[in-house]
Amino acid sequence: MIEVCHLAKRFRLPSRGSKSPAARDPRDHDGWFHAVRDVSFRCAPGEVLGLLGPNGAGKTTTLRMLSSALKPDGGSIHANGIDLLADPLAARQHIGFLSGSTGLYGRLTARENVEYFGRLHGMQPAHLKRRCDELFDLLQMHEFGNKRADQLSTGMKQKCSIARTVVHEPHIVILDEPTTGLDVMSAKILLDFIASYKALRVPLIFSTHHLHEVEKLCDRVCIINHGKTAFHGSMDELRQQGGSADLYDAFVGVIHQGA
Ligand SMILES: Nc1ncnc2c1ncn2[C@@H]1O[C@H](COP(=O)(O)OP(=O)(O)OP(=O)(O)O)[C@@H](O)[C@H]1O
Repeated sequence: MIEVCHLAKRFRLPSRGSKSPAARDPRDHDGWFHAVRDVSFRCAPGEVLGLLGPNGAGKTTTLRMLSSALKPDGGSIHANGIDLLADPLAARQHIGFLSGSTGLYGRLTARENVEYFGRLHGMQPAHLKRRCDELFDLLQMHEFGNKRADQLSTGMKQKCSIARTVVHEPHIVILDEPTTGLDVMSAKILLDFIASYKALRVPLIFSTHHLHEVEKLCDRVCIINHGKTAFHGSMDELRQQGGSADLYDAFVGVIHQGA
């Protein structure tokens, strides 16, 4: 179980004139930009949680705090009873985090990249080989396993980054826009891969702009708007609060309620 309560993060703004367009954002105060103001949600074992919100809402900033890449200014994050803000090392061990940037080593092959990250997590050679074989099967990566990362297509790089993220069998998986750049077939492989985490009873959180992915996979949804949780609950509750059985209309309804 991962529980996020009242998370907050602000960034120092460069000084600028009062006519700047960014000054109109309600999160802009006294030289600080409050990117995340009050975000709370939870994801239990066996659940997939979808993190939604308009561009700039604060999804990536929130996920970067969960992965310990960014230090929050307020709030708490607990994973399986561990206070991840007090113990960022535990966060790195427990959480597999896919960020927007691939972070692959161009001169290593796809397989070598995944193995390298497994070794960084202290995996023993036989275990690592089994795990890599399993991931290359699940994500259908064998075809390009021996290609250098700098020669991979966008979608191949994305699959490689995902394999790298989960090679050490993390207790919690967090994926920031995982289907970006994937073709229909590759996206299907990835969505099936995400769904498989329910059976493993590993909480999985992913951000996306694709509502059909949310409809297909998610047990729970968190919608962030202007850095605050605008909705957190089940798909049925979202339809109820958004005032429509159609997920797109319900999403728009929730965003308008908070505007
Ligand atoms: N280091 C930073 N310094 C200043 N502002 C930042 C910084 N990082 C993010 N922001 C701002 O915080 C807000 C939230 O950004 P974030 O990347 O979390 O949004 P998002 O919901 O992931 O958006 P998208 O859907 O477009 O990916 C944006 O207005 C962004 O410009």
